[in-house]
Amino acid sequence: MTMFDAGTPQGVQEFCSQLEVSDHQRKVIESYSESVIALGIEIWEKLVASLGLKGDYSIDDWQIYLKMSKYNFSPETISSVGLPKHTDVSFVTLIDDDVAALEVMNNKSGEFVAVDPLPGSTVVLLGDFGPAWSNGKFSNATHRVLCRDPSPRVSINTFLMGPREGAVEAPEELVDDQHPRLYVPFTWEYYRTLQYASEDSWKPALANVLVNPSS
Ligand SMILES: O=C(O)CCC(=O)C(=O)O
Ligand SMILES: [Fe+2]
Repeated sequence: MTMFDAGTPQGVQEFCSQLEVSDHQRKVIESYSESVIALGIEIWEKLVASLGLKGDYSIDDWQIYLKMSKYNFSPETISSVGLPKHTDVSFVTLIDDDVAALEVMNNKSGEFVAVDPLPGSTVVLLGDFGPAWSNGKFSNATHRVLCRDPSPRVSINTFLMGPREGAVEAPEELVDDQHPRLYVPFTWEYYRTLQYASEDSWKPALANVLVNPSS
């Protein structure tokens, strides 16, 4: 597994230098990072528009991580868990993969639904900052990786994390007497620390950032 800061040209360069990639590979990584971030921005703008928001919610200053994972799936690993059920520490996650294994939970039934790779398409999931920032209007997507196909699998996850410096905080436009603020403002780094420090690090830490934990 390798992870790097894809939001700045320096982050991409450092990653390429560390891995000593060829010029061609460097170009592929640069071009992939640029396109996936452009797609992420487009999706973010659609999410903001879907809430009817008027303010400026540009994500130019956001932290963005890109993670590449290889799963050594084989006939011996069929039905084994590649990654346990979880939600992401992110606003939005974009996933490109090459072998069927990703499953997303239907929040109503609790059943997992296979989300198999489709050439030319990218999977988009909302992480824990979706519900926090939208004041409960968006849901986070519970997902897992399960070996269903006995072939080695590569997946690339791009995590739009949130403002590099500022807080993840529902805008005033989404808070009123009928819709009181549900989550305290937090930075993505604070939330990530909370998530990994918790007893079950696969369970969302959202319950620990509620304004009113008893409700
Ligand atoms: O490999 C995948 O498709 C998903 C990985 C994932 O859910 C994660 O890294 O958070
Ligand atoms: Fe995930």
